[in-house]
Amino acid sequence: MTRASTSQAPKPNFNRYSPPSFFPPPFALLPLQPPPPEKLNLNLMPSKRQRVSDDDPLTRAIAPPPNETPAEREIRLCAEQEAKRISDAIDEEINRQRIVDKKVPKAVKILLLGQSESGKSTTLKNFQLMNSPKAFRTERASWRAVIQLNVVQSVHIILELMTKAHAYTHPSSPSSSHGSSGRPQTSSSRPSTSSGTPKDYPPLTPEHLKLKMRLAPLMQVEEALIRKLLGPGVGAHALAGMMNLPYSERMHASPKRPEVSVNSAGSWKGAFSRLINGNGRESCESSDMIDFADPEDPGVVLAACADDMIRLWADPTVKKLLEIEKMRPEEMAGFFLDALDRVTAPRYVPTDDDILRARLKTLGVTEYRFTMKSGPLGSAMSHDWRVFDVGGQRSLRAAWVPFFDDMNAIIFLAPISCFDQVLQEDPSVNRLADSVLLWKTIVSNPLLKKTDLVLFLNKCDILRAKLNSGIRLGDYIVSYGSRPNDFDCASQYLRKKFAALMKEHSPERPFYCHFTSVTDTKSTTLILANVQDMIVRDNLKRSALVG
Ligand SMILES: Nc1nc2c(ncn2[C@@H]2O[C@H](COP(=O)(O)OP(=O)(O)OP(=O)(O)O)[C@@H](O)[C@H]2O)c(=O)[nH]1
Ligand SMILES: [Mg+2]
Repeated sequence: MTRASTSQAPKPNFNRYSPPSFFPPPFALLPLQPPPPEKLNLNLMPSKRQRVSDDDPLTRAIAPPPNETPAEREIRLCAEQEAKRISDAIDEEINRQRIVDKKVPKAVKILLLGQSESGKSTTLKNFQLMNSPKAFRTERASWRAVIQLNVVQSVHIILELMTKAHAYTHPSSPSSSHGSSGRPQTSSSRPSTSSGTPKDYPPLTPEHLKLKMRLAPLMQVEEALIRKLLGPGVGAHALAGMMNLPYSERMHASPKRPEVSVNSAGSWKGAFSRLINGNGRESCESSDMIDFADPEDPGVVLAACADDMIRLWADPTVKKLLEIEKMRPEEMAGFFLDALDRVTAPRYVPTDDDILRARLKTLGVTEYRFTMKSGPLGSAMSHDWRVFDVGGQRSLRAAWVPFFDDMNAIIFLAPISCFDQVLQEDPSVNRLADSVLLWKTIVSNPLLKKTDLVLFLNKCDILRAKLNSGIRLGDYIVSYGSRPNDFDCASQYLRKKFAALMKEHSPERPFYCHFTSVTDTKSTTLILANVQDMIVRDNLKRSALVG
């Protein structure tokens, strides 16, 4: 195209439609400098190139009308100028927005993953406690109800065990045909041994049977709490399923055992506040909202049964039965039997630690948002954070995938204390083996290639206690062999196993790993702050590479 033709033909305004800068517009290929004089075509005859250009339908479409008058030309040029002014203004706005977007970055998103009971919701509670302690504490009334349910269910597990023992030691006794507190048991549900040796069961005394009877009112408390948790729509069948179970199914995590769970998107917390106080004052501390004088408050029955529950938990026969059955309630989720005098006190209000120890299974997805006034490392990009908590049971894991392509980081929780436990949903699968396999799936998932992965080897407090009590890791993990059965050796061994999977399936990624006990808020706060710093640092690095 000659310079003459360039200056005469009105230039189409591509600006408005120019694609983003990483796709250069076609005219960017034109030389920025004028061509050297010897290459200028001063010929009046149109060149071959010009002819091609004139034949071009676009050039023809935007060319001025052949017999344009000077007045028409004036109007046309004015219109073109106006169009260009508008287009430039739009460009300017787009660029301004781009700069603003760069300054106010997207929220940083963290997804919590891991098998059921690995500690995801407990980690979320730590985030809440760190960033919105006031809001966290207004939920105390709701958590009080969950803790009461945890207490009642632990007691029922023991009562069921006593029923089982009594059925063996007194096969013809009428009381042996009933479950704890009058719960009916069919002959077919007559207990079978899972791990114990029933012939060694110590006999129950009449005092034990009286104790059982006195604890019968706890049945109603359990039912009332479950009903309230699950909401008004809970059917009698579902309720019966959660309550009328032989103890072994509760304790040994039978697939038939439906644990009380809530869809986190639901408003169970609100339901409990209303149950307890009914005054709807949402803004004040929920400890103020608990109507301790309400005769319907489950705390009334719990307080009345407190001494008997304490007696039950301290009873040597009960301890012996638990030992024979290899049952360790203290390692169970939602264990409060060591704090009965406190949590059954008439004016009990849960502490932060109690709330972290409370167990309520997650069904749906919980999103927690918070804003940090000054981000880690003084970075502006960390102002808005979102943490997602999902259900970890096998049947719920398919719901994780839609989150994968949009996360900055995943915190994967692997409870390393559970080497001697099986999955609740599939008793043929060892929990530690399930965690290892899940970790392998996550590290090798192509959708997560650019996502930071942080491994929490969790429940270290329980692992330490288990090993100290003489339970041998080598009895469950053959490759551990005869290494020392202490915490340092065991935890390092397991860390290496997880690290090796990362190295094998995603060698380019750094291995971020922490030993955690997420029920310990002090240490967890430090670790989470550290993780947040790491995520911000990695994101800054990435955006520097992209920019
Ligand atoms: N002692 C101890 N208990 C823990 C630890 N982490 C979690 N727990 C307890 O284990 C139970 C289960 O923890 P959750 O956070 O509810 O588990 P989750 O991963 O959310 O489980 P799902 O909702 O079923 O997927 C709760 O009672 C916690 O208090 C830990 O490090 N040490
Ligand atoms: Mg959960």
